Amino acid sequence: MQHVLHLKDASIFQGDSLVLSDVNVEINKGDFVYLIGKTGSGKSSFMKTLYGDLQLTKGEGSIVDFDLRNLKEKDIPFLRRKLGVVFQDFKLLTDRTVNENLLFVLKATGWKDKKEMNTRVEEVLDKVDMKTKGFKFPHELSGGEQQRVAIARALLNNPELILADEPTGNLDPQTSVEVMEVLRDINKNGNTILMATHDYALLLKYPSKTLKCDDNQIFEVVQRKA
Ligand SMILES: Nc1ncnc2c1ncn2[C@@H]1O[C@H](COP(=O)(O)OP(=O)(O)OP(=O)(O)O)[C@@H](O)[C@H]1O
Repeated sequence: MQHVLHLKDASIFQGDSLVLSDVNVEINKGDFVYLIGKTGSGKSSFMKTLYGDLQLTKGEGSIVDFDLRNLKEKDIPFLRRKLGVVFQDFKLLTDRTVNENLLFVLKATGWKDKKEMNTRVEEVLDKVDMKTKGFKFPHELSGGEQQRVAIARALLNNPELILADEPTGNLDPQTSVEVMEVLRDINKNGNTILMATHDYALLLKYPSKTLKCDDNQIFEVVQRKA
């Protein structure tokens, strides 16, 4: 099995306070993994550590071949290129269209050929069923459509791992299911996904490997079939 993420005896701190300790987590290529836990239990801190927003200061950690203990400021853009990150609040640029949002990311990550860039934008929009809406501004889209665009953006550079932090947190139940279907399709096509969520309804509907943050620890939850 090929690891895309491996943490061994890791501790995660916010300043001086310990958020998670003895973290031992492995995610393999092709997995779909949920991360659950109460507010304040450390899900976001865990995610931030993985995309280089929070330094790992204790234990071992590697993600898509980057060593989290020895991650330098200059490595972070390269790490982010191998990850696709999706947030609760979409984080689209409001002053430009969907196409321009995606082209902006391609440009920032070193793409040069205009034709190739346009083709890639079409491809990722197609994957989230938003191909006909590239000319729209974010405010002209529903929340679910904006999140699908954010997922398309995360896919642009063929990430080895997608980190989704509460991707359905701002969406109604029906729209959450639609966004979840998109994430599952992407997973079926080979993308590895780690998704932090509060949404137990989604977990029940789409059971998958689940990690839980509780009491400063992360452990795997064994799901029982009803
Ligand atoms: N920037 C920060 N500086 C100091 N402490 C922080 C910071 N961010 C979070 N914390 C603390 O770290 C702990 C874990 O918070 P974290 O945001 O990781 O939890 P969470 O499980 O993601 O919660 P939520 O579901 O509300 O996002 C909390 O006690 C929180 O107060």
